[in-house]
Amino acid sequence: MPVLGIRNLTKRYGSTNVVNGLNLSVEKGSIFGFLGLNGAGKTTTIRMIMGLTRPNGGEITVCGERVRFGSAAANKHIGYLPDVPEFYGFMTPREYLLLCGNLSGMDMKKNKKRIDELLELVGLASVKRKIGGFSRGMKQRLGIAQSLIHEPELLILDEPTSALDPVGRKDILDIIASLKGRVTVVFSTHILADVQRVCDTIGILHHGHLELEGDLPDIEKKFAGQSFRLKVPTADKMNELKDRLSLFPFVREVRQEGTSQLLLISTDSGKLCEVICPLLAELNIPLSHFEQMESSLEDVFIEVIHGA
Ligand SMILES: Nc1ncnc2c1ncn2[C@@H]1O[C@H](COP(=O)(O)OP(=O)(O)OP(=O)(O)O)[C@@H](O)[C@H]1O
Repeated sequence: MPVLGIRNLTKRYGSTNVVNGLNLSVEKGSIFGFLGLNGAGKTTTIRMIMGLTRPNGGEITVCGERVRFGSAAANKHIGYLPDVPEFYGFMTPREYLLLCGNLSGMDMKKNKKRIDELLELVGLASVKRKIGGFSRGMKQRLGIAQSLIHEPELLILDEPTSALDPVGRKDILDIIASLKGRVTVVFSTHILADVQRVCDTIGILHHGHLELEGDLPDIEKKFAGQSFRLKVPTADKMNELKDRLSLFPFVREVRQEGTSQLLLISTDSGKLCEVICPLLAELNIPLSHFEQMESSLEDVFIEVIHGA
């Protein structure tokens, strides 16, 4: 049984389908990167998982329990850090977490022990200052501690690194990586490097449905070796070269980079390598550079979004 199961989920605002027949399954123990451009529907999906937004159709289960709009019943399984978390600025982190623990009905002794562990986990154990003076990164770290207080099985982080500087981002990513095996994580973001650092499975959301889903290493392998960089010495015959390349059925995309360089995405690298030299000779274009590229998550993402 997946920790998070989503079937045929739909959400409309006016006549726009913001989430459009979304199916998703997140298995226990994984760190799932929920990727998508701004406006792809990530936050809307997360709010429906939390029972905060009413879907127009479909079904969500968390640890086998059906999520119902307006009901907090399934939320006992979930720790949630929203994209812009709010805290009481006049409290210290320990006071704040004590309050949260009390509100969630934990007994005092267990609560204090848990808070010590969580403050240690997020690197705030020695911080006595009030939250009002915290940096964004410190607030996000406190938010992670808060969302873990009731020992949830699923931790949902909505863009936890987007507004942070490189040091703050690294701190958050280190914390997420340290949670591997302890809690299942859904981590929404559009920062691909962050996903590559900590996630083992990903889903790419585009126009409200998943264009690609699977284990990150498998996806990288599947897309590997499909992109090529071609450089020629002058831009003179660039348009003709692009037109001719686009005619090959195994050339999926021809993208110009600067004046005399192309990025080619091919479905058959062998065939592309066979035709490239004869084509350049026919067009009387000298070759400066032709290279098969390692496929990065960025290439995969752009190809999936462009091909959608
Ligand atoms: N309450 C609302 N009323 C109308 N439209 C909405 C509402 N909430 C979200 N939308 C629209 O739904 C679309 C998806 O928004 P959502 O915030 O879910 O995307 P996202 O993937 O989280 O993007 P971002 O990375 O920018 O937060 C956007 O076009 C947004 O304008």
